Amino acid sequence: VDSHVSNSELMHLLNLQTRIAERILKEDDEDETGDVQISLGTIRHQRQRVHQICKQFLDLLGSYSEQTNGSNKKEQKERERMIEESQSNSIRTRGWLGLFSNYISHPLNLFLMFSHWLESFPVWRDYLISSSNQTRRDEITEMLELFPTKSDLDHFALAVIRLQHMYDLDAAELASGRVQNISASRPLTKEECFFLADTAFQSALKSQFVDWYQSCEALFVSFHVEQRARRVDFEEKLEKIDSFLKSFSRTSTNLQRLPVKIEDKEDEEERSDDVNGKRGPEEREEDASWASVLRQKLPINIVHGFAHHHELPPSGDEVKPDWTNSDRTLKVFEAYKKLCQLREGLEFETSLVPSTSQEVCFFHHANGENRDTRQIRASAIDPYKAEIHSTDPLIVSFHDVISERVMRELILSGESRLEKPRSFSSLTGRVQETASRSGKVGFLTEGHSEIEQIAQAITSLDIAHTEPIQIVSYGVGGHYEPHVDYFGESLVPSDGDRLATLLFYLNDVQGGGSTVFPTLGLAIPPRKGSALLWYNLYKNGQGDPYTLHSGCPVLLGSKTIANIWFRSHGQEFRRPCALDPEA
Ligand SMILES: O=C(O)CCC(=O)C(=O)O
Ligand SMILES: [Fe+2]
Repeated sequence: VDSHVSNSELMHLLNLQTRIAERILKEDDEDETGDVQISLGTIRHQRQRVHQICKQFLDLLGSYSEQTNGSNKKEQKERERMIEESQSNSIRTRGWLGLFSNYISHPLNLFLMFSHWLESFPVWRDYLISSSNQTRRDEITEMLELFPTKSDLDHFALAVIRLQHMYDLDAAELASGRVQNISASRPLTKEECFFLADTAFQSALKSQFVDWYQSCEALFVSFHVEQRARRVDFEEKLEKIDSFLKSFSRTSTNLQRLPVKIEDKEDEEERSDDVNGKRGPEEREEDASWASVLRQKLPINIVHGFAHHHELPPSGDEVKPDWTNSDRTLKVFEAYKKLCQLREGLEFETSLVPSTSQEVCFFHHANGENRDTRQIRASAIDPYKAEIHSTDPLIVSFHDVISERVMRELILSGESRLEKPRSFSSLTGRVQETASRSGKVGFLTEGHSEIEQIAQAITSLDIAHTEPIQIVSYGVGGHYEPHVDYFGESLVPSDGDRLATLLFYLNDVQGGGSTVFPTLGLAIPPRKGSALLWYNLYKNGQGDPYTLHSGCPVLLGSKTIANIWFRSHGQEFRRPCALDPEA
């Protein structure tokens, strides 16, 4: 069987394996400095997958070397040498502590890594399967299940496009492998470049699409046939985007239904040819469900509205901005984007910001003056450094409130429970996965007494009336689009609505990842050990739509937070808290 494996083919396999191994960390990589950022959920998940793949690869190679006994001596020796070298490489690379987490903190690397795999592996897969016996074939088939698929690649490509869109990144810069002057493992190939152009196309992101195409063209050394074909393709797609955008703005009164996958919708083109734009009631009906179906599979919900579709206060409210319904979501999205960019040092001027936001720092003594001394001793970090961002609604940061050890414990206990997030969709009336957020979430059903104590101390609210602590872990590109945390009148559960949100930042994020309040013009950069508190409800218990907020996409690194939601029932005598000037 093995005489079919030529040395050069084996070499290729070994190279591939070595490259995979290079991406691998040893299993338990929590270092002594207490920085557990590198072992966060999504990251760990990817790494474990890579690790498993690599291990199986090594086993496979080992058995190849056994099987070659008896074949040509010289060839046999050469193979053994290569396998040995590859294994020692892999052991060495496993020792490169932090390498893998560092590697995937760059938004381009995962895309590049998966792209490489998808390109190189099929040749080997077919070969291995055709040249093996049944047992080996079963093993290989099992192994193949772990291997990256096209949807992995789509996922990471989309993350790149989302970042490009949100942070106005330059495609040429990205094509050279750089984000904020930090280089990925290599520049993009021409094919990868066009892949990203197509991803932008499918999300109807016209300017990103054009930007990519022009950058991709620069990768052709000279004008030749392929380039000409690409040009034609580009122009056709550009036309599709244009006609789609035109038909879209004609058929929709607001922009909530913007981007779609263009390619899948042949009939969409027919519709756009309907110059008169006349529609019977039936067609409208169809149009609406068509839009809702597309919204489900929408990769980037550019302006798709809020998680619960709450209306902002009616116009005429003099303190608050006065937006007409039709461009409200667009404006919110623009503010969201600009606020996210603040952290990256980009200039920001907005007329959306009401003058209520202010920043004041002071020391906040937990539980006012009435605390008893035992409690003070129990809490070494009292008084807390507080920073008021807004008084209406009340939004406050508390700095350095949580210790390294507690952060580590929270991250570790969250890790094993992380799942894809699901939110309530007012479109379907169900709790479901959604494109409006990415990352992973997990609930700590057994609680954590230390963080609960801290939470109670800084909020003066009753920790007995909270939801289980929620851990959220975002990798690069991970985000949460504008939404409100409260359920709202029609959906209030029996234990009351979400009175207050307390959000702990469990690690420092290299780039992006701010928590922003688009209608307040407020951006809070993530800061390890800090907590952000805000009240979601007016004093009459109704939801305050100005608490609309989002988690900006992580540009570099990763972001893990812990959320505690205080329910309104049981807090009757505790709110307003000591920070409220009207208390
Ligand atoms: O990630 C963030 O900064 C915000 C998270 C958030 O809003 C939520 O989990 O409800
Ligand atoms: Fe939220």
